[in-house]
Amino acid sequence: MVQGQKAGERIAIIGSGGIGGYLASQLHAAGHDITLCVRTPFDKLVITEADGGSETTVPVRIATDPAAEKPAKWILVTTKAQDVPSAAAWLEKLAGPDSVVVVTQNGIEHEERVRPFLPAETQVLPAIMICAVERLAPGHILHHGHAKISVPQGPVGDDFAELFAGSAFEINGEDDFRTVAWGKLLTNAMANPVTALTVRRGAVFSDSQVAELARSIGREVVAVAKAAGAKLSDSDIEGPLARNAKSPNSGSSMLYDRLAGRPLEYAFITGAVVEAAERHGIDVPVNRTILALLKGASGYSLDGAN
Ligand SMILES: NC(=O)C1=CN([C@@H]2O[C@H](COP(=O)(O)OP(=O)(O)OC[C@H]3O[C@@H](n4cnc5c(N)ncnc54)[C@H](OP(=O)(O)O)[C@@H]3O)[C@@H](O)[C@H]2O)C=CC1
Ligand SMILES: CC(C)(CO)C(=O)C(=O)O
Repeated sequence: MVQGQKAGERIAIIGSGGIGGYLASQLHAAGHDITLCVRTPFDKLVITEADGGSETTVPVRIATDPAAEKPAKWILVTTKAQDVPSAAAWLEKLAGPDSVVVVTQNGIEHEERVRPFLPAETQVLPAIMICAVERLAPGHILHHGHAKISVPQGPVGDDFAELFAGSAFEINGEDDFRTVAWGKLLTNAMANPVTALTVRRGAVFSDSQVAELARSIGREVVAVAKAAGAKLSDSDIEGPLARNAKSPNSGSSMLYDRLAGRPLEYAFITGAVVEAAERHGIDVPVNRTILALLKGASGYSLDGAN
């Protein structure tokens, strides 16, 4: 095991799905002491690599009772964005004045989601994940590919990057984090709803009409992103579309929730675009339509009984 300069840090990860489980495995590989704060308990954390099929069991501590926890230096919030309020009891016990809370979720406005649950002195670091992972069962994560994280440039981001020395993750400190976050939202606003609503993986983007619908979504997101100060243009739409089509077996976090009948993260993906569009006086009819469909589908199983 190669250890980073900061090996041995105590890190608490709230949420043990695709992102939480994979981050736990890589931070463990970097030599840290990991506590996974879970909602649904399980016996062991197992990571399967889609490329090659290797399977690794990761020895992490699994915590189920917030009341039993002490403050941690690093706290990674890896729940779906709408589940942050339900994690308040974890944040209350884990976050102290010296803690850094890293919000590793999709969307924008990461700090606003956690700030109401934290002491004023606690620092918050937003993190954009380029990492495709799927929770197959509690504690069993399939890594489809990619391991990159973008954070705002600065000393806290540098400290965070050091944690990952010796892991598979590449951490980038961004001087224009707003553009990076909107760029990821552009990807998500196209990929997540289309896969969740069609109940298909990346292969669905090889259909030219589906790809054209995704472009219509994307053009609206770019218009809103520009009004919000992000440096995106319509030329940024084709890259993510092509990557989706080239990963026919990789889905999206929203598709996996749809398959399992769980609530969808629509308010923080398409909803975030529609809200920002309203603030800037931009009409986004395609995204408004998609938002209504996602709301209707959210939390319903596919067995036709509801
Ligand atoms: N999957 C992916 O490829 C990517 C996902 N993202 C983003 O990362 C975030 C996480 O996504 P993902 O990992 O896929 O989501 P998952 O649904 O796989 O995992 C979320 C986890 O959070 C847990 N959780 C929810 N509420 C609580 C709580 N109160 N206390 C403790 N645990 C809780 C869930 O528990 P339970 O097991 O009980 O459901 C689940 O294990 C999202 O914002 C997503 O958009 C970003 C890039 C890629
Ligand atoms: C990019 C993508 C679609 C896969 O990593 C993602 O961010 C998600 O599944 O939410």
